[in-house]
Amino acid sequence: MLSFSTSVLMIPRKKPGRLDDVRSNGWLDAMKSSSPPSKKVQKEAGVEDFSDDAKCGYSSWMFKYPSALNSFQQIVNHAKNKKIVIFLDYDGTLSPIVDDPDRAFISAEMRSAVRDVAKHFPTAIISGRSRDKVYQLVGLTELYYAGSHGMDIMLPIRNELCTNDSLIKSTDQQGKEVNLFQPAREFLPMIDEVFRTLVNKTKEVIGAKVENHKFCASVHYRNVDENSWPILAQCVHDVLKEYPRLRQTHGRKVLEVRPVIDWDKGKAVEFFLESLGFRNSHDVLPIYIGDDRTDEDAFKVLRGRYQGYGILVSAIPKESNAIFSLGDTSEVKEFLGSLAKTMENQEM
Ligand SMILES: O=P(O)(O)OC[C@H]1O[C@H](O[C@H]2O[C@H](CO)[C@@H](O)[C@H](O)[C@H]2O)[C@H](O)[C@@H](O)[C@@H]1O
Repeated sequence: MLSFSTSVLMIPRKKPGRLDDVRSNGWLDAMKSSSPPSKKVQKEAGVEDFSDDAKCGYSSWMFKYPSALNSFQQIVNHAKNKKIVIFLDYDGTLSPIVDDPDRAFISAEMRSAVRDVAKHFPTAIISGRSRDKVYQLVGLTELYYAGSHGMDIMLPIRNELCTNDSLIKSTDQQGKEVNLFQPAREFLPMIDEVFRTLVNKTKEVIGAKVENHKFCASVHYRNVDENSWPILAQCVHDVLKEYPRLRQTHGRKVLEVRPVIDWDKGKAVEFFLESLGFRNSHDVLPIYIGDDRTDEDAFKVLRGRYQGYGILVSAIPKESNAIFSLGDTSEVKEFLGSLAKTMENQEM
């Protein structure tokens, strides 16, 4: 039986009031550093002509987080006699970062690489988007899906899980009976309300976009002029003052608004592993691939279990709890393709 419970996070609140709140509380600095350029953008801008110091920094970073492609054989050797479970983030991992979140499509080749890997290993997508949206984008019925940063998990019905009262029976897109685990369910009306308030309060900020992800909401500033970032951040900050049970975290050029519960992508990974029967198993090798700050929670969990590998997708050096790295989504595709091919060869 699953043994998961959620608790409320204790987050110290600053006194409300001053207009320069977002400058003093570090939001603006976090916003500025929130999304490194992709390899392609760096190349176009000529940033790849690194200085000797930068080159040296990059090589020492690669030494700390070696390429999962170069370390592929080591990963495969370690996986011998173990059950691999694959966890994948969506944006920046399966689809490249683009200006319009509604146009972040997965390529046919990437979809087929994910499909191939899922033929051999249980594979779950854990996204900040709503579960319905990420399912619609990925479009593969054979995967497990968790939306809203892991706060909305869909699982097939298994008898041993049915006794848990935190699971809700529902049906999937094909009408099959499934279980849902939604630790932030009570926040549904609140997120809906805050979403509408955020849309209204940010409507004057050109380029701002608010998304409703059911158990969390996102305020995008990728297309907002940098001079207007303080105004946008202040809008979000002011709205959140009215919602002490919601908190704000940073993603790639996006402010994420979510419930103050102790649940994140790391907890979702543990939940999936337990649901799949690997609670205390030494024979499981979870591999989590992600690019964002929210994925760090999952990398931390794998490090803490001394089990499996976190793989950070990044073209530039950044500190991480991951073990390995991949440069961009095309390297993710190559890695998944190699895993599937290795399994096919072994099965022949
Ligand atoms: O956990 P993820 O699946 O990585 O989702 C995180 C956020 O991804 C999306 O935003 C990011 O990708 C957009 C499309 O490339 C980009 O325009 C945006 O700047 C990025 O932050 C999604 O729209 C967010 O709601 C997710 O929270």
